[in-house]
Amino acid sequence: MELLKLQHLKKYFSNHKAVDDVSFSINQGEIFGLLGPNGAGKTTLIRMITGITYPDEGEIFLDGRKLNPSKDTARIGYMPEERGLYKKMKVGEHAVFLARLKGLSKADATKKVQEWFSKLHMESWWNKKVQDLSKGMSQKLQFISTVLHNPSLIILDEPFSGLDPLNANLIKDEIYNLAKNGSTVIFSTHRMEQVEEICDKIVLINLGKKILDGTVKGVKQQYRDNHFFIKIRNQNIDFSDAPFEIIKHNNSEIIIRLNESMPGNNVLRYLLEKEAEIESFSELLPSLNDIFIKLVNGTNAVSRTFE
Ligand SMILES: Nc1ncnc2c1ncn2[C@@H]1O[C@H](COP(=O)(O)OP(=O)(O)OP(=O)(O)O)[C@@H](O)[C@H]1O
Repeated sequence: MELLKLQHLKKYFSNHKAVDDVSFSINQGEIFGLLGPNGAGKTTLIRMITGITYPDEGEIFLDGRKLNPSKDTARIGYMPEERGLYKKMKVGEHAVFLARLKGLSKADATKKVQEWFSKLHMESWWNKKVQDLSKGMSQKLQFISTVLHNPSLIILDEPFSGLDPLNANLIKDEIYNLAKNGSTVIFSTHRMEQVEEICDKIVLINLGKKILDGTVKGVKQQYRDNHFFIKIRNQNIDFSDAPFEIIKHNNSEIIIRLNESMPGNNVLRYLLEKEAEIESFSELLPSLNDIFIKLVNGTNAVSRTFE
């Protein structure tokens, strides 16, 4: 079921097209990656989806109805990259305060905050001051405040920045749980390996335009470039007459590229004739990072920060 649909969205800043005719839709329960280099237009898109700004042209639909920012913001949880917290407040009190802004009663807000503090191992921080939180801990507090009112749509901008691997995993598991329980998650990041791991679908924005969308698997298949990985047990084989290109050869591990017309079976036949003891033979699909660099490079994108 489609939860969010963007139709021909445009946003201009004077004569600069920050978002230039972008359309895509996201289904309920999906974890969706909104990707693009710095200045691509991601934040501008998110700000329109969350009702912070209005599109100059185009429409946004939430659950099949036109987005109504004053009503729908309660159904959306947004964790922006730049976050403001009241430093002098106590951590628990602050979380309850933010939950009450989302319309929860004091009793409900307190109960929910307690539940989430327990899930993210933050109980001992309840009475400490916000100013004493580390970057990672304030990130966890922001995450809790974003998801605590059970929004249908959760938008997370670089949610793992500042988190150590253990805390990043804690948050990752909660993102999976939220999606499993029906929330839709839009995830904006430059960290491609996280996108490959977490997202079902992606959209790549560059210079305000959508240049790619699809499932992570589908996109990787679409950009497959006939690279294969081979592992053999015996190491002293001469490959000088190989009918394929050797990209990298490191003892028992070899990366090759086949030309379009050559079936993988021919490689196996060649290896067997050479009496190679094959341990592994598998296709190497390009990483999202490779794909995005290929698509974005040379397009005058403001700067490149894919990692
Ligand atoms: N309020 C504004 N006034 C003028 N120009 C703006 C404004 N907000 C954004 N822009 C411009 O619109 C373009 C898209 O910016 P946006 O912040 O949406 O990019 P982004 O993809 O979120 O980048 P980043 O990954 O660096 O956060 C940029 O060229 C930016 O300079």
